[in-house]
Amino acid sequence: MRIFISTSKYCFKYPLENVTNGGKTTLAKNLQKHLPNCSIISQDDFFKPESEIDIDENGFLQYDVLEALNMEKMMSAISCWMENPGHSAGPAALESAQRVPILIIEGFLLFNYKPLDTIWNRSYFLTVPYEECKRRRSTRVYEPPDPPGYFDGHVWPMYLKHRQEMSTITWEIVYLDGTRSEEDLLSQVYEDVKQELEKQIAL
Ligand SMILES: Nc1ncnc2c1ncn2[C@@H]1O[C@H](COP(=O)(O)OP(=O)(O)OP(=O)(O)O)[C@@H](O)[C@H]1O
Ligand SMILES: NC(=O)c1ccc[n+]([C@@H]2O[C@H](CO)[C@@H](O)[C@H]2O)c1
Repeated sequence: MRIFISTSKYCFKYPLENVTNGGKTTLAKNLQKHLPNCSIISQDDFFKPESEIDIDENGFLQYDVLEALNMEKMMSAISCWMENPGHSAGPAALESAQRVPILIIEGFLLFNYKPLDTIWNRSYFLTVPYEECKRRRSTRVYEPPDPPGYFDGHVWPMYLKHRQEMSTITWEIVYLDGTRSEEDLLSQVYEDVKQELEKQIAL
């Protein structure tokens, strides 16, 4: 997850990322309930249609790679928000930290996409161990649904590859333990965002 707090002076953007089923959508929505002028852009809304997804030699659709996503379209959505951040924030609203527009970008492949590198206030990465991730994934139904062997044959290996690529990142990422309760995760990130907001407002 990445969070971006916005407008020319007060710009707050927060990316939130994790392994699949780490709980980023849940956390982003919980945060939105507590941040009065907060928008969310979800990377999952930018998957290409199935007909454009590559298939590997095992017959697995290659969904867990950047090429499966229309990232240009996602960048346009981010630019659009930045040009007109939040919906109700006029100049007076910016005097109150409560009304500062905030953008959360949540996705499973954000940190190795170069055009997104520079624009964030805070970056978060939710981690969940293999067994728990596999268990949570087995309770979900995607469209198309995961075929047998998909988690071990595609999803997890792609996640490990992505984590490997992240080892070259130089900016700070806050790692969050995705096995903690929803409430614990919310309160940790909410406090962090509040502090960042206060810092920015004081500048
Ligand atoms: N803190 C938590 N503890 C236990 N289960 C959780 C927690 N947060 C989310 N979940 C559960 O894990 C599953 C995935 O949650 P969520 O959709 O938020 O994850 P995601 O990372 O956005 O998944 P996706 O890979 O589909 O993008 C859901 O069934 C959700 O109820
Ligand atoms: N949203 C989709 O079109 C789609 C289709 C098939 C699989 N997925 C999965 O979504 C996860 C990210 O949230 C990835 O692990 C994809 O495998 C999404």
